[in-house]
Amino acid sequence: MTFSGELWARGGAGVYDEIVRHPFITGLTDGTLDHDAFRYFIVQDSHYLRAYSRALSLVAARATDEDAVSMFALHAANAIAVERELHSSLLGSLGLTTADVEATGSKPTTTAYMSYLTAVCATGTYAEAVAAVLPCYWIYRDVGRELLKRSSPDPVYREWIETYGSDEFDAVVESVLAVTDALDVGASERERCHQHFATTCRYEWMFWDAAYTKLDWPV
Ligand SMILES: Cc1ncc(CO)c(N)n1
Repeated sequence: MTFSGELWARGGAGVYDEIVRHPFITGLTDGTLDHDAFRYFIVQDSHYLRAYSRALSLVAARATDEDAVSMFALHAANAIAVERELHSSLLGSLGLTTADVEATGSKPTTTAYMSYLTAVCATGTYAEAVAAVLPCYWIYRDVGRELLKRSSPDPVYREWIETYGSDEFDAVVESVLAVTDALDVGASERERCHQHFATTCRYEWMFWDAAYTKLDWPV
């Protein structure tokens, strides 16, 4: 089995099944998700993408071949571009501005997920860093494609779905999977990769759940 296949089988598949049946995800296509939950999500995702971009820059810096350096550096730049383009368009449709993003700040799950990604990418090995960022790509691609099949009555949700369900995003994810499968990973490092992959998959579920329940700081 490929390394990515192993990671998915142990830490991804079970969580992914929970994600596609989560009411936030099913609500995007059956019209039951209220815009407030989606506003929460987009605002938090704006914070998330800034940290994600920096995490990808760290992965780029430690990549061992120049194609991978160039790929992760490009994805780091694209994460900022998505935050500026997709998000400003979605924020506008939802009646929000970037000032609202700043005023809201980052909520507990966003903060925890960003901190975890940053820590692994800063202090783990190159393979550990790749394993930690991989679910962000992979889960969004699979969710995007699944939702594209189901379609949505809401034009705001459709815009989001079309971005992640697109062939362009699929090509991005396939290139990261190829890099993952070419990694030379030692035995103990492999276990740590499994842990990081499983943890960030869980954070992906928690990120949607936090938007659905509008989780806030308790004090
Ligand atoms: C939380 C989260 N994970 C992954 C992606 C995909 O880039 C995103 N935009 N947000």
